[in-house]
Amino acid sequence: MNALTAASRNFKEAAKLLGLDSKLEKSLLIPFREIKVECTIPRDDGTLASFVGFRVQHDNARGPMKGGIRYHPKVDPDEVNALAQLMTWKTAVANLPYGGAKGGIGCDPGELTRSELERLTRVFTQKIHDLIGVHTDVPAPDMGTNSQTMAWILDEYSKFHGYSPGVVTGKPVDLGGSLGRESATGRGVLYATQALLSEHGKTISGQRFVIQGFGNVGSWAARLIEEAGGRVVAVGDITGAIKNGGGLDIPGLIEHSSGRQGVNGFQGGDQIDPDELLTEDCDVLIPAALGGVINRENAKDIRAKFIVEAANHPTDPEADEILSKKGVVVLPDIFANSGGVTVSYFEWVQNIQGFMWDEEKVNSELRTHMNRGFQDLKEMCETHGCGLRMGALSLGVNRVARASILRGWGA
Ligand SMILES: NC(=O)C1=CN([C@@H]2O[C@H](COP(=O)(O)OP(=O)(O)OC[C@H]3O[C@@H](n4cnc5c(N)ncnc54)[C@H](OP(=O)(O)O)[C@@H]3O)[C@@H](O)[C@H]2O)C=CC1
Ligand SMILES: O=C(O)CCC(=O)C(=O)O
Repeated sequence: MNALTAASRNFKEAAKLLGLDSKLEKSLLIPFREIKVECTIPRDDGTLASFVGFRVQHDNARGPMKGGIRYHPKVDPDEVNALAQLMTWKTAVANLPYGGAKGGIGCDPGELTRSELERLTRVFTQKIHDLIGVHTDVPAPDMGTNSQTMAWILDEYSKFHGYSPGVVTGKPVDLGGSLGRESATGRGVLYATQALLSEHGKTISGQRFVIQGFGNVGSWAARLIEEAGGRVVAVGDITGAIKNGGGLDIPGLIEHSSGRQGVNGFQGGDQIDPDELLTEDCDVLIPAALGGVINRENAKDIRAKFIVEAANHPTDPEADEILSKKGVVVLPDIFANSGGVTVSYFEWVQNIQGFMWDEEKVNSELRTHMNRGFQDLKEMCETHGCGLRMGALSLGVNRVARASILRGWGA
């Protein structure tokens, strides 16, 4: 199912649960602004290459819009729109003073050299600099982008507006980035998983985990889960998938997969078909790569008892129904991966205050936020007698609706 159709279908169900006025419902669904820009750069060999970049600013009722920028060949306007919408509900679930946005450029970052990526990022920033800002819209990394990408955006933006570290988060610590931001999404996934398992009388220790995606989020989640006593029995990325029932050596796998090598060829396990990774036997499945990977084709074959959505929209609504009938508990993306944007908020606060926190404070505030978010989510599920996805969505949508009404934008 198309990402936007899926996100809108879930939103409408939450709006119905909350009894939202139909005009407010419509205004919450339509994005505040959609930006599409052409980015042409010279390649290193002197030829020209053109790319299309997007930034969808979905909603700003609760504060400046916030969300990552993705570099991936499959970036398309509908998906960016869906991801921007999810950011609005996610920042509200985490109770951060932000709205939601998302951006992306349709490109394969693995095919571009570092200097080509820098030129592309700078051209994209030139085209959108008037529409982002510390108090309007604050980008961050997502798939295919990282702290270096944020450093280039910061530098290009600052040429037009003066030095502005708070215009992006997830930047290098040397440029005002926060300690703990790089690991934050994976760490938030750990805290969210601990909260969920504890509800079911379990701990991380002794559980078997399968993780799809071994980039920033997947590798940090794997590392922290292993440190907490979990057994990561299979991992996959674009290059392949690897399995070891006794538990993979995660530091070894991180070392092996660094650079552009990926997990393929790692000797500490058996290679498996990446298409079978999601249906491997395990206790907790963590999708941490693309959207839409759990769908009506494979949902019936999932063997995990719990799914913790580190990726954005990995499960489409048809799969949700199948999983719910099977008794699989799905912890939804807008809560499970909110550790990233939460520490982005801490970074932005530090930039505005001009005062840096130590990493212990960042991690302990993150744990407090994740635990509070889980309690809020549970209360919403109890109030509405619904599952975790509807609980999270109705929590987020309700907070945004209340802010919209208070600002005089709704009935
Ligand atoms: N970064 C953040 O702070 C946040 C990220 N997220 C979400 O988490 C997910 C991962 O993001 P992030 O870790 O930052 O991105 P990265 O680019 O760092 O890593 C993405 C990973 O997914 C793998 N991958 C790509 N395509 C496939 C595929 N078809 N099958 C299997 N694996 C694949 C990549 O493999 P390879 O490297 O070999 O290409 C890589 O291991 C995304 O959905 C993102 O939106 C959510 C919240 C915050
Ligand atoms: O850190 C941020 O601002 C946003 C991260 C992001 O894009 C996401 O949570 O999906």
